[in-house]
Amino acid sequence: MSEKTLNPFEIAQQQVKTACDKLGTDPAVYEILKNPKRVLEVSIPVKMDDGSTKSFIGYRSQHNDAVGPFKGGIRFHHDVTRDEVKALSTWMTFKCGVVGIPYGGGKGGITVDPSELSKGELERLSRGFARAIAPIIGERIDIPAPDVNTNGQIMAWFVDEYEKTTGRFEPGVFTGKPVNFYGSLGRTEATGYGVAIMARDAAKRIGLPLEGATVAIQGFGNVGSYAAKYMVEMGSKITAVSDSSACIINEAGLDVAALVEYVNKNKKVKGFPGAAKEVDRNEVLTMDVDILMPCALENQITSKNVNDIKAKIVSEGANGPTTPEADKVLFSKGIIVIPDILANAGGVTVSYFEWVQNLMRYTWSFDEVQEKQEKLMVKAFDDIWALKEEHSVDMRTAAYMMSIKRIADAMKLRGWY
Ligand SMILES: NC(=O)C1=CN([C@@H]2O[C@H](COP(=O)(O)OP(=O)(O)OC[C@H]3O[C@@H](n4cnc5c(N)ncnc54)[C@H](O)[C@@H]3O)[C@@H](O)[C@H]2O)C=CC1
Ligand SMILES: O=C(O)CCC(=O)C(=O)O
Repeated sequence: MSEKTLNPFEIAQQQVKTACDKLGTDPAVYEILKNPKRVLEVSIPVKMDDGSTKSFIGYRSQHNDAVGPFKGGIRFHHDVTRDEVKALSTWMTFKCGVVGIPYGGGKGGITVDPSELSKGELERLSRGFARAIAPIIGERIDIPAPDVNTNGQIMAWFVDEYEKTTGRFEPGVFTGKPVNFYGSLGRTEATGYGVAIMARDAAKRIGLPLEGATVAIQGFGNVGSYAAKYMVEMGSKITAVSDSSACIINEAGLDVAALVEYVNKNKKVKGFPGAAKEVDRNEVLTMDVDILMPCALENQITSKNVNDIKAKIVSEGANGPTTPEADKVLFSKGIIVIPDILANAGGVTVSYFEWVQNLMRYTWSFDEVQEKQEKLMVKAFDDIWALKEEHSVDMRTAAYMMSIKRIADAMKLRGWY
């Protein structure tokens, strides 16, 4: 595949194939894993505020459920395509395998720019999507969650509409819900927290002190903002942050708490008074920093900019931010890439804890949740690091190798091959 096409689904298939080949798995394993088990495409008609009706296209891709119910977020974004959703669902299967939680992979999305909708239109669209996918989801079948441009309020609308449609009380059918509506403490923070602690553990391995280490973060939404907060707590300096509006820089370290407040109010980092300089948003990736955290979208580190990457560690908050070609260059330069399926697995890990609490009709404290998350992720990091050393591969290949083995074992026991 030429990098020019940058089709995320082809990239996901290539990553799975590389690890299957390295492991020498039965060819049936790749045959099963190369495509999602089911992809549902829906058209959602929405009554707009001006009285007109507009239809939106949405998807739910269910990649594999050998280990447990399908699990993964729902994205509202104007660039959502069928292939993007298929790729994201594939990555979810292997992410759940990496941390060893009892789920398979799923993902959903609607092709829409939600910033162009009123709150009422957004609610009607969300409810329409929940009704459209209700026949194929369920607390023990497929459990969606938030992703780009979706949040706890949207999860609450989804649950309400799903329950009305099915007539069942099933709050565990979606995770990432508000804490006062069957959500879990620690879920909002979970993905960014995981991205930070994985960077911490990689820094330890290469002897990089976190105190005073410099960090650049692409994307300042749920994942990027919490990754920034926890890196500051660990003593590092966030010298550059970008979002779709701009990249802001302050060599002395940005005041993250003030930036969060500014973004909550202004919806963008552009114009933040605590910045010393503002540059094009793409420059964030090539900043002279110790740690880079891509926390926005796919295909950001490519053959075009990879030679300009200066960070020693890349902790992937986003799904699919690095292309396979760029991966090879980073590996040859000795840059440690903590792959998405490990670095951002904190979100689905705490979604799993939320689901367990929902099924138990019980709640855990914030500290209990974070301790459990850290324990699972640190173990996965250590296991993957050991595998990478043993096979002289990059961390992504090692992570896929570990995960594919778990999924292949379950498929074998089920008699799927
Ligand atoms: N929210 C979660 O729990 C999880 C999210 N992820 C992944 O993390 C990434 C970010 O997700 P969230 O933070 O939830 O989304 P979000 O919607 O809260 O934030 C996305 C951020 O990326 C920025 N952005 C978009 N295009 C950009 C560009 N071209 N350059 C720079 N910034 C850009 C947006 O302005 C925004 O700041 C996605 O890849 C998502 O799939 C992965 C695991 C879990
Ligand atoms: O919390 C979840 O279930 C899934 C989060 C997600 O979509 C992801 O990890 O990419």
